[in-house]
Amino acid sequence: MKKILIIGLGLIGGSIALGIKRTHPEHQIIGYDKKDVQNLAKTLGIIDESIPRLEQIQEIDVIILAAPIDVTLEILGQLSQLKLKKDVIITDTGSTKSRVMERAIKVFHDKNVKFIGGHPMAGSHKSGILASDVNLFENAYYVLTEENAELQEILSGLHAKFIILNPEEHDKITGQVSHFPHILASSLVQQSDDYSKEHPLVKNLAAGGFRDMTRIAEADSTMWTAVLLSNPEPILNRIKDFKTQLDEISEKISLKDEKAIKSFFDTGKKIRQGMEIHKGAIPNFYDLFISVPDEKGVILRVLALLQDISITNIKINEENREDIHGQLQISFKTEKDLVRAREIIEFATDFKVA
Ligand SMILES: NC(=O)C1=CN([C@@H]2O[C@H](COP(=O)(O)OP(=O)(O)OC[C@H]3O[C@@H](n4cnc5c(N)ncnc54)[C@H](O)[C@@H]3O)[C@@H](O)[C@H]2O)C=CC1
Ligand SMILES: O=C(O)C(=O)Cc1ccc(O)cc1
Repeated sequence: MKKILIIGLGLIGGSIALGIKRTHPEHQIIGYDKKDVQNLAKTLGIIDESIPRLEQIQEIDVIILAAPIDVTLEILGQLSQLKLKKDVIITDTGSTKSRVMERAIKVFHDKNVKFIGGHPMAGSHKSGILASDVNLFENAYYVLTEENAELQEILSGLHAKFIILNPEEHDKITGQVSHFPHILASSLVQQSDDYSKEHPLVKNLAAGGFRDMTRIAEADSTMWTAVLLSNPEPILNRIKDFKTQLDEISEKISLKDEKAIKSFFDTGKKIRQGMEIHKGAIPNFYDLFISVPDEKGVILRVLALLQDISITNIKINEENREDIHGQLQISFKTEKDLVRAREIIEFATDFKVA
């Protein structure tokens, strides 16, 4: 039995706790967060115990930091002042790694601490303990700054794929494919909002493409502020590069260069189709969108048709125009389930699916 302390019991801390317990029910999970969050986590059975303050942790074998990056940086300093168990393993989950590693090396250099930077490459725009999910990291990459058999075994119940990366490379990559997209998503909704003042129908006509591009604009602002402030160089570099990309496509449009515009879209399509996200490496987003008529019992009918398939989430996307069908968004764990569900709905109904 190991004693594992999780600091920050939100989406990531809660999901990691559930994942550890799945394979290692013998480990004791101790949580530290605000009092009400700790109480909720305990009531939900996500943690076994909590501690009122960050002290008397000399019995703890593994400490997992799952708080926003700025808080993580501060807590590393606090931990270094405390009496810790000899050879304690400390890891974090922050979305950026260079600043965290610099701080950890600085504060623990003369201590018997094994610090391993970590970043599970899955999550959601949702936050907080209530959003935790034992399957959140299923098949997702989990970046570690170095191999550590003990830590990887403790986290084996997350069913993630560990990958070793140095902090600088990690921050450049995630700057491109995670941090920068969050900036784009938020910019896009704000640009649309400004434009809707002149053109009020903008918000009504936003369709699936807009929704897919902007889901992450709903992510937590505290967390993302800390992410951007801890990875400024790579992100500013990506913004600069993107401005050039926009200038290039602007030029093609101005020149009415049909061939170049078509090639622009063909290239993007081909690249995306070759990416792992397209092959189903990223969990949680096997979504089927079904246009259903506004009729009594229609949702139950769809669910009855899909009763043999494991559904992870159901959302009813309300439409505000009476003449249009509502959209049922059903999420599946695997691409196979999604394909089967689509076949069943298409065979048994005349509802449009996408
Ligand atoms: N949200 C996501 O999709 C992902 C987030 N991450 C990283 O994981 C970390 C946690 O993110 P989430 O779980 O999404 O955030 P969250 O907002 O769901 O949870 C953070 C928790 O930390 C707690 N907290 C804040 N200050 C604290 C303090 N001084 N002491 C103890 N607890 C404190 C908050 O009360 C909250 O419960 C962040 O560093 C983030 O960059 C990593 C992968 C995915
Ligand atoms: O919501 C999404 O799709 C995400 O992109 C989740 C996410 C957020 C932050 C990370 O550091 C890693 C993954």
